[in-house]
Amino acid sequence: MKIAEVFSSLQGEGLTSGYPTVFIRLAGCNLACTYCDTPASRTGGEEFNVDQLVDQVLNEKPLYVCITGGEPLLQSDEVANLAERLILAGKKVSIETNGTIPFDMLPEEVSICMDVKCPSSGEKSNLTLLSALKPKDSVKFVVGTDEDLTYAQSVIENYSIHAEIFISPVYGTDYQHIAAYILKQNLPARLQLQLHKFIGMP
Ligand SMILES: C[S@@+](CC[C@H](N)C(=O)[O-])C[C@H]1O[C@@H](n2cnc3c(N)ncnc32)[C@H](O)[C@@H]1O
Ligand SMILES: Nc1nc2[nH]cc(C(=O)O)c2c(=O)[nH]1
Ligand code: SF4
Ligand SMILES: [Mg+2]
Repeated sequence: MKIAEVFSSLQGEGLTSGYPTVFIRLAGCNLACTYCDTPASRTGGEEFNVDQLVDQVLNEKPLYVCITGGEPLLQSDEVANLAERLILAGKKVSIETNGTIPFDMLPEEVSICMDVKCPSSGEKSNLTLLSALKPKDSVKFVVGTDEDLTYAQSVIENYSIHAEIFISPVYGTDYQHIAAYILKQNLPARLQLQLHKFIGMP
């Protein structure tokens, strides 16, 4: 597998935000979001096999493991195998994916966080994948503009989503403006900020 980095930090996003977590950041991405905060991981990477990665993760203490990238599902067969091995070892596994690749090959126990790319990203997710999400999963709209907010609201209103919904401002944008929109529109969504960036952790 092409790996960009493996590191432990506090989970900065989503359902397990704040918990100590081991991150496996896979290299390679099929998109080029305007705001991407890990452009270096979109290419390159070092080759590791699943056994090596499992050993490395089991050497770390955190119960939670977050498989991310780059776009991890570009290596979906290996990711499914890796996740299965980590679950069998007692880890709680989540995955961050950009909503362009089906995730039905993943073990049932994996908590999927599917991004829905909004207009300012310059990219688009496959909204038909939303129907495959379950209550253990989550959807994340990363928003930076009013157009992104109205797009997120239209997707929320027009698609049946059975997962937790997060609205996550692009880092450094007007958090109060976005918070006020969520409140005014009474969206069935949770505002999240990238916690790790505020405490200076990776
Ligand atoms: C780097 S991506 C990797 C996983 C996958 N490629 C995706 O986009 O969901 C991890 C998460 O960080 C978010 N993200 C990237 N850059 C960001 C930024 N500048 N501000 C806020 N969130 C950002 C992405 O939207 C995604 O939810
Ligand atoms: N601390 C921390 N939490 C995260 N949650 C999702 C991340 C990601 O880049 O996918 C991330 C990250 O890069 N760092
Ligand atoms: S899909 Fe994720 S990793 Fe790829 S460019 Fe967008 S934010 Fe970055
Ligand atoms: Mg990150």
